Amino acid sequence: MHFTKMHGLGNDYLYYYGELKNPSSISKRLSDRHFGIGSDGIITISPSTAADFKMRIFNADGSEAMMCGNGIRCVGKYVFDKGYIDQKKLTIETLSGNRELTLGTIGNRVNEVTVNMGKCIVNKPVLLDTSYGKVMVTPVSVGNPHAVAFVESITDAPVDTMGKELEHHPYFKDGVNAEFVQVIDRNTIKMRVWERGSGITMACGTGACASAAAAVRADLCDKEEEIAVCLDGGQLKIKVLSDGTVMMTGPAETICECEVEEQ
Ligand SMILES: N[C@H](CCC[C@H](N)C(=O)O)C(=O)O
Repeated sequence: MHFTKMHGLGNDYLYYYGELKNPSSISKRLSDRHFGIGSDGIITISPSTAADFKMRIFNADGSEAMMCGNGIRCVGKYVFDKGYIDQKKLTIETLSGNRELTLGTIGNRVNEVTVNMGKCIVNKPVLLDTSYGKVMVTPVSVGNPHAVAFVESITDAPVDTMGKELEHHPYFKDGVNAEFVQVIDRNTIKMRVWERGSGITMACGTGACASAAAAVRADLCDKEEEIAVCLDGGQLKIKVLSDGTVMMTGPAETICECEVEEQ
């Protein structure tokens, strides 16, 4: 089986063109950073009758997610760089609906992608009982579920322990991606993430959109203005429009091609 390893700000996935018979078990096996290739999961790309291409994303634990922001930027790069398309505007079918991409290139290679991530649904903040006491989070849907917690200091946030606890909190019946956000100013936030099914990752595109949308709803950041979301792996540019639509711009990089033994 042939995979292409790519990443968006260090959020790395293995990309496969076609449908896999058992994507969940393959994702679990290959994501292992010692007994596999090592990644945050796998993403499959295939033809679509509803869009230019279709993508599916599987976390490192094998669970399937509805959407992946860093991943969809790499899908745009994959299909353009490998010559499946030559236009720079395309749509990708996901379990959360179709998403529109605009590709930025250097020469004949994609280096940056802007994605219309659709409307983020920002719910009222909730106070959750945790082993740390009561924790206020803002539930946000970006097609996949997020819990955004605003903190004084991102460096002190217990992302590994509290993130894991929030992922499995009974309030979130399907689990949740947990973001810890420190607001720097009205156009800059810092965010670290514990991802459902993958643990701490270097970046999370949907999580960055959820964090910016929650900050705008809390009147901590400005809508219709570019918000720099600073992550462990680098920076994403997010814009939250007045109608709730969220635009995301960020890099996409190819690391290597991999041939994998079938099991
Ligand atoms: N890393 C991805 C999010 C994966 C979401 C997945 N962990 C889930 O179960 O929803 C991103 O860049 O948006």
